[in-house]
Amino acid sequence: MATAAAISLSLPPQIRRLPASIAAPLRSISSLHFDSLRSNFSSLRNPNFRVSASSMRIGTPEKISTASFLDRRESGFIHFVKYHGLGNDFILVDNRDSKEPRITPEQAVKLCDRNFGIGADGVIFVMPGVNGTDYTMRIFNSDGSEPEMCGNGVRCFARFIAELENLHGKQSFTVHTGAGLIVPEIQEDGKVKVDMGEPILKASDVPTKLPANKDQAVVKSDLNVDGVIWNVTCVSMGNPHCVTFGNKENQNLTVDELNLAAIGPKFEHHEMFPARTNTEFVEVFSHEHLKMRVWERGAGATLACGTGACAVVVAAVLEGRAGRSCTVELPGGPLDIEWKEEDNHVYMTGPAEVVFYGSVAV
Ligand SMILES: N[C@@H](CCC[C@H](N)C(=O)O)C(=O)O
Repeated sequence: MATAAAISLSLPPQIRRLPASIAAPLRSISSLHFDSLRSNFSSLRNPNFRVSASSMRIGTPEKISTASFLDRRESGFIHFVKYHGLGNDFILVDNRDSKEPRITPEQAVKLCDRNFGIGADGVIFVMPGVNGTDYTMRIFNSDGSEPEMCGNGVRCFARFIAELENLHGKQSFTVHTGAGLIVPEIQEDGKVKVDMGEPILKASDVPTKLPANKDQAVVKSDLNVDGVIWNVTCVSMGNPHCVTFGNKENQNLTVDELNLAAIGPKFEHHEMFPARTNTEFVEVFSHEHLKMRVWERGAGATLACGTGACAVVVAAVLEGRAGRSCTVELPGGPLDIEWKEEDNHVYMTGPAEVVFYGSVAV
């Protein structure tokens, strides 16, 4: 990986014209090489090009050359596209030519760094499919660990595929993940609906060491975190989630009041979660409307978590707090989640947007 001193940085004119508050942090991204962007930004045709999760648009590109940008294969460089799903942001890497990720977990940590790298919650690789699936998705968290699945990430993955390949009108494909088969479908409005499969509730499979109290599941159980007794329901969407609506002192959370940075890590590393855990803190507005904040395993506080939103609706149904179809409000925006009775699958619908294109020296 190139060091900060060895990097050249050239921002596209659109970014140079941005207000100082936005342009300055972008200029300080020291490990990027933006030479290709200078020539390519003006010719990108992606109508969703944005510099942040905000609605500010900084260019409506004209002639397309996205594909040629992504096709470039100079040695020593990896070309990437940064996407976000409700502010949960990822570096997407075209890895279709190899079964091994093109960057290591250690490199991923550096690339995800928000001061000395590109800045992201994770790095996602588009890889060849296995067992008859169209593609394989692998992901490294910003701490370099490898989770089984990522809900917001798989929506970004779907939009990235649509940029990389001529899908000939096909809007849905099969993706092999550590959580099994996942099926995203790009809708006409650009949002992505994902069949996230069945939730896993058996305690030992989540995994949690908390004793099962409802069938084989852990539902509204006591979890002692530094002397505070939280009521938790444990759900795996391929990756582990601990969902809480309150504790003994405060049965109904007001999630904006939580000091997430202080309590999140205590859940993540709690001895009851042998594979660590993602934790969702939830406020119930109605049977169809929930609000959550998340502390992610390996990434900390993020603006959204797709698998987390799915786990929240499953937990809310199990605890009798909500119906099977809910809007889940996250700091980065809303997700529509449905846990279908017919097939026991969870369906998630939400956006995925390009943030910027770049190249990085490795
Ligand atoms: N943000 C993701 C989840 C990413 C993986 C998670 N940090 C883990 O380690 O399980 C999502 O949208 O689902």
